[in-house]
Amino acid sequence: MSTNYGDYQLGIYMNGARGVLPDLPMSFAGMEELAESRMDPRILGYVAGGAGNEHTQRVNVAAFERLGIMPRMLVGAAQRSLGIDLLGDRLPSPLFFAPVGVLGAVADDGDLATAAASAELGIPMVASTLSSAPLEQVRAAAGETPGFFQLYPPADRELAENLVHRAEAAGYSGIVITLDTWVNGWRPRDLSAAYLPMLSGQCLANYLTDDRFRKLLADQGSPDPAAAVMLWASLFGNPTMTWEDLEWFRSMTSLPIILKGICSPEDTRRALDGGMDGIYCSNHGGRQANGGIPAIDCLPGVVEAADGAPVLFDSGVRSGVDALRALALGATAVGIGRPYVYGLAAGGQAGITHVMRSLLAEADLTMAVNGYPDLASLRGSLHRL
Ligand SMILES: Cc1cc2nc3c(=O)[nH]c(=O)nc-3n(C[C@H](O)[C@H](O)[C@H](O)COP(=O)(O)O)c2cc1C
Ligand SMILES: O=C(O)C(=O)c1ccccc1
Repeated sequence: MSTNYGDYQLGIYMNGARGVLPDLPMSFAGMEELAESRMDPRILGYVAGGAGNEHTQRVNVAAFERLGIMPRMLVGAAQRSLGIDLLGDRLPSPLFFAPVGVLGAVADDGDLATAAASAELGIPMVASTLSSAPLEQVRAAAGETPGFFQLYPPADRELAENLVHRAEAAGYSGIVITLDTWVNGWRPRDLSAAYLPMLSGQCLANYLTDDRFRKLLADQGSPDPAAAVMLWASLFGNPTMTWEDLEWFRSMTSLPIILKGICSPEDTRRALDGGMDGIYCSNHGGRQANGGIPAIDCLPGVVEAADGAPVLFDSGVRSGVDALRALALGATAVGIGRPYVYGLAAGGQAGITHVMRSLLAEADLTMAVNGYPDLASLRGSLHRL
């Protein structure tokens, strides 16, 4: 694929000149609406919903609108580079697929469709622990594009270590450990539907294919699907984890480790002092705790405390301009969450690639208009409105 991402725009206009209109929406709102019409209501509630009255989720998005990019003229930004270096990999763009645990419930083979889009676009996927295809298959479907494995560290250490070692053997470039979901947040939409996909046995492929999990299941004496779900529920959360466990994380793998769910400068320093390789600034899209701080407002403090270490960011990115705003604040790479899930629901793999290409085209064209030839030049370009 060309990395002149803005060319996606020209292709659409050229099609229009032949009377062919885009078959998928061109805006986040349009894609969300189409996805809503095509999704099972319970899955939709799970994907779209968040914690409490979803205030944090809304301000995550709204906070971006307070950040304006200063236009600079006559810079000669005829060619733009959106490429980045991330933990040893050179990537053509600064976007990545944030880990999403219900892709297989959104569409058949949703995890594999996302991995195939990752292969097609060269955009890394952070593969969730909670997938419908085992992590080895997800990795294989992503082809040459590097990717990360997201770990929800289970309470059973041997199971956690197995998952990490499987990810190493499968060829992932690093491990993202999510820290903000050792308990499920208070989610009124899911509670009203009394629905959590994993409790219906969905997205547990990594557990069901794991020797340690299978042994624990067999030891219980009744290895039926209901027992597997109960065992998963008993192991999923790891409430006793503390900063002391960074040593254990570090001992599990020589792959880079990135901690997801960090919002404060103090936690950033502590993670890096404890030998972690990167920080993933995120509030889980407002799904876990309401009454929070817009994630984008936490980013500058995290970037400063990271002192040059890679900082991944997600939560509320809805456009290519939002991605530029996060990059201008110092993010190394920007995670896309709900927008690609809606692309998957609306149009499968083609829906995902359309969403990602649209985001990249908007980012590229906005850099062209505003006179920023590369991502480094964006630093310091923001004005608070
Ligand atoms: C349906 C859904 C499932 C998710 N599952 C996971 C997961 O398995 N692991 C994880 O670390 N984060 C998970 N997340 C959080 C995302 O990685 C990301 O932080 C969030 O979607 C960012 O917010 P945004 O989509 O509003 O931009 C999930 C998010 C959604 C919407
Ligand atoms: O829905 C989520 O965002 C998520 O990551 C999760 C994972 C396990 C249990 C509950 C929520």
